[in-house]
Amino acid sequence: MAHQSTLIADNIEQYLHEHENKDLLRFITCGSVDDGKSTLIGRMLHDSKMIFEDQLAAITQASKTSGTTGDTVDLALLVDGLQSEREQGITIDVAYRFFSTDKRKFIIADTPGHEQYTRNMATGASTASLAIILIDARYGVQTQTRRHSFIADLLGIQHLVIAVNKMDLVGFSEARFNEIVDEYREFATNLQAPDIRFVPMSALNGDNVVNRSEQTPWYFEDGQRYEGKTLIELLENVEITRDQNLTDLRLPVQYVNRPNLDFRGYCGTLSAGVLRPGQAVKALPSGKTSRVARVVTFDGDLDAAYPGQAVTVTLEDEIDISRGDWIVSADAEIPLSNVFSADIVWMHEDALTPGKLYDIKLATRDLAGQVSAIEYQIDVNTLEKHATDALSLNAIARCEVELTAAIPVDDYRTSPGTGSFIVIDRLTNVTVGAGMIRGVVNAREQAVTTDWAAFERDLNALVRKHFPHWEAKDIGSLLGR
Ligand SMILES: Nc1nc2c(ncn2[C@@H]2O[C@H](COP(=O)(O)OP(=O)(O)OP(=O)(O)O)[C@@H](O)[C@H]2O)c(=O)[nH]1
Repeated sequence: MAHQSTLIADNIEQYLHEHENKDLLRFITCGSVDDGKSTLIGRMLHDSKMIFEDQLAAITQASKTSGTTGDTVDLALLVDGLQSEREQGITIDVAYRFFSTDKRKFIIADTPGHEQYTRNMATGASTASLAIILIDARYGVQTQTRRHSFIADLLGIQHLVIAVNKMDLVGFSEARFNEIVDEYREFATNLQAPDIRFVPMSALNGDNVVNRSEQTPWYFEDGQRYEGKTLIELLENVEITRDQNLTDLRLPVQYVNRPNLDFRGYCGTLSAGVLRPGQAVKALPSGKTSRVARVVTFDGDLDAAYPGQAVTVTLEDEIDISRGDWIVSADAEIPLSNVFSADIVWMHEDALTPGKLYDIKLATRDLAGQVSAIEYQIDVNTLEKHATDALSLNAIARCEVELTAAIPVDDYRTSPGTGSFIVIDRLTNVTVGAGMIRGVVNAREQAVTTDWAAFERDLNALVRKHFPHWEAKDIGSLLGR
């Protein structure tokens, strides 16, 4: 690979070490057909020298037969890998691609821009910290621009980079760029994303992608209106560590590890907050409190664990905690409810029907539930709200979700890991939707009543307490099955 680092040849150990310790930015690219998304990704890979020599030779050859760029190498061919896509000329799936610079590692979720691929975009956006929204300088802010921005915002992406592409076709005009920036800023008053940047570029010629362009001196000289950074500089410098919620401890328990009578550990991936030995915690939904004794990992005990880390926690007291429960700070005030409101992206051809029972997977908890009401559907193009009875594929709607048991309810914007869920069809086991919780609705009487006898409840509680590794479900959450 023609990577720029001379360390690869001189000191591979050192190179790998440096590489391992770079931080990682996950981002998504959004653009309409022909805005230049594939060309841009190809350009980033090419100019950051992450292309294998033989790949470059192959696309140079292919550019002559199936490219759209005349004599220059068509970098879009590098990413438009799928045969069917090349035939149709459009991007159809979510492809994840990797590249790195001296400062950072990057994973790009390359998603198709068409409306019928809204679910793909939502999937790609769900793990991204930043979205590049491509705009063709000739056309300015389009319906698709608004749709992509809205979906990125819905998924809680905090950093948006508006890449005004094809500046070569408008003579690198400062006035045209400003016009698009103003237009976008006006629209963005509807968005929650706190950090929005703009960059004028030409993916085809490489202006302001990795290398600074001489064609846009006004962008670099201004200093007031624009930061004057190339796209890669923006990606390298965007501050993402502060995006993490380090305040509200959330450890959804994945598994209770009880190898012998002397050890009872709760395993899970920390979804928010910082976990330390000695910390006062409580289990939810039971509300029972204790203190953290140890934070155990494969590599030894930790003094502190951070979001994304997989840990096993032991507590000073023996309290009943099972898979699906959360360990949170003892003074956290998290509402418990079986009803909440959420934005749902529907991902299946069979429409979502209110009243139908689905399996809901929320953090590590599986339970049954239904959409009890659709408050409104959002037209992803106009952002207007309208009433509907059912949600078809790719629809996005604010819904009221009713579960068969009360659970702690988190807001997606504060804690994405515990404030989101997926909807699973109970017969086919296929994921049919994804939801972001927006708020709690007061608990409601269960529509379905149970016929569990008292001794069955006692037995269930006993089994869950003494044999947590059997992972018996709480029968309270199985109502209606
Ligand atoms: N003049 C000019 N043409 C560009 C630029 N960027 C891309 N193009 C051209 O625009 C056309 C579309 O580019 P692609 O990269 O295939 O567009 P895309 O957005 O990936 O399109 P899909 O894969 O269909 O979604 C191609 O002919 C590119 O060569 C640019 O900065 N300037």
